[in-house]
Amino acid sequence: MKITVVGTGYVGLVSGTCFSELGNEVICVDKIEEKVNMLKGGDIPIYEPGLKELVQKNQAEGRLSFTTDLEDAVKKSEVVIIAVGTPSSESGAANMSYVYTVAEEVGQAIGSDFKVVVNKSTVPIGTAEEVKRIILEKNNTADVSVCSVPEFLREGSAVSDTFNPDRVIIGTECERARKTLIELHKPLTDQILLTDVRSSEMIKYASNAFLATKISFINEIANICDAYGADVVDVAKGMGLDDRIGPKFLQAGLGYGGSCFPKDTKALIHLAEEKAYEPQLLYAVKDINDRQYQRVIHQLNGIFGEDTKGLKVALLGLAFKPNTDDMRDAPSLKIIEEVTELGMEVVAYDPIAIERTQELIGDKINYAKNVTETLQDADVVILVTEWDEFKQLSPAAIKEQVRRPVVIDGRNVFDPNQMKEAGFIYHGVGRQV
Ligand SMILES: NC(=O)C1=CN([C@@H]2O[C@H](COP(=O)(O)OP(=O)(O)OC[C@H]3O[C@@H](n4cnc5c(N)ncnc54)[C@H](O)[C@@H]3O)[C@@H](O)[C@H]2O)C=CC1
Ligand SMILES: O=C(O)[C@H]1O[C@H](OP(=O)(O)OP(=O)(O)OC[C@H]2O[C@@H](n3ccc(=O)[nH]c3=O)[C@H](O)[C@@H]2O)[C@H](O)[C@@H](O)[C@@H]1O
Repeated sequence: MKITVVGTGYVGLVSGTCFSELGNEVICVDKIEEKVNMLKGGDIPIYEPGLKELVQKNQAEGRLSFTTDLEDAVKKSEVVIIAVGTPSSESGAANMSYVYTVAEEVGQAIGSDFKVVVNKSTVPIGTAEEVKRIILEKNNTADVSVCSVPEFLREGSAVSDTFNPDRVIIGTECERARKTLIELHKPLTDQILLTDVRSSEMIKYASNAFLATKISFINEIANICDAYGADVVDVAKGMGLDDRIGPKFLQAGLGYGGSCFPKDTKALIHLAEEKAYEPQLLYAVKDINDRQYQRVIHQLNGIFGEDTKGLKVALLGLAFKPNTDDMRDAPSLKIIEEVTELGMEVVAYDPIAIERTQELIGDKINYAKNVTETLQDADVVILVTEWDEFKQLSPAAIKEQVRRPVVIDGRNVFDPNQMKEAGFIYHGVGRQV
């Protein structure tokens, strides 16, 4: 099959490469020339395990190419996949300008042969209809079906998620398009749900909002555990043994970050409010998340009193989660903002996200080259991202470097008892020492 993928972010690049690996001819389009040149040269603009090798292999085998020329790519393709960003606008609604610009450009290029246009970006309910309207406004002879096939990959495991999806959702009202999209996705899974376009668009928002709800739920339970001397890790384990609940997404921490949960919960809230419905559960999910990082500040105040000025903070981890260099809505940024405002000095380390952080906040903090350098003479260690490298640290190794044995473990990585035995003041999230 001949496919154009518009947008070479996580979703466009990973899904385009995956469809190419399955034997399709894929042209990936991006408007940023620098990005396209980088990709043509076999380099990738994001950190994603396994992706670079796959891009290079498919390029070498001649099925995967990169261009800025959307018109030419669309003309050559039967399927056009839209995978551009839908970031939050100030109101919380999804900013649809990138998707609609692509719709206009596709409309100008589409000609009269039948084409399937697929929304893979996470978009408000009703978007496929609007994209079709825009395309037809540009070319009223276009023979086009606009469908919804939402993406469920996670950063850091995007390649394996794409090759082994739990399910593929195909939202379409057109039989011809349905056949084409089933054929395209069949090699990936038997678990294909066929539905109408609006339900498909909603499935994506509902799935992300549900996962965000699980996280805010366990964070709320952790905060109550703190007050009553229960241990949230055991609580989550005990809950997860019930098949109906399941063990996943019950890790208490500093709240969800990243490019999707924060923006998608806000967008769903906005969609509900637009129809005069007040989504009380989603308000609470967002509210708990907005506040969760502040527990670090309360713990600092609890340990050091109001006298935090000049304290040296060793910050372990910057990325919003391990195995990515993505800093979008990372809890580390909010923590840095507050602790520097309180006059503390921050030395931070992350295995791969330092460059991205520097682009965002420059020299507001100091950056270390490794863990040992980060810990040196620290008054307090704050663990923000649960990289494997940090999990392997022993209390003795930390104690050797720091000035004061104080650890605030924002991801419950360390064993509280070991920490206590080693003489640390230790605070996890909903954990008892
Ligand atoms: N990042 C993730 O893990 C996931 C993202 N999604 C959704 O997928 C969508 C894309 O997300 P990301 O890949 O993270 O986006 P991104 O923002 O990283 O990349 C989007 C790309 O589209 C390009 N672009 C924008 N307008 C264009 C145009 N007119 N022509 C050509 N290229 C254009 C940009 O230059 C950029 O390279 C969003 O709606 C997101 O919510 C869904 C599942 C997972
Ligand atoms: O729509 C999207 O973009 C994607 O959003 C998430 O993927 P991602 O943001 O890459 O990362 P997750 O692994 O889901 O983690 C999100 C955030 O939740 C936090 N989290 C996750 C799980 C948990 O138990 N506790 C917890 O605090 C992580 O630390 C991270 O900050 C979803 O998992 C994907 O299915 C979805 O496709």
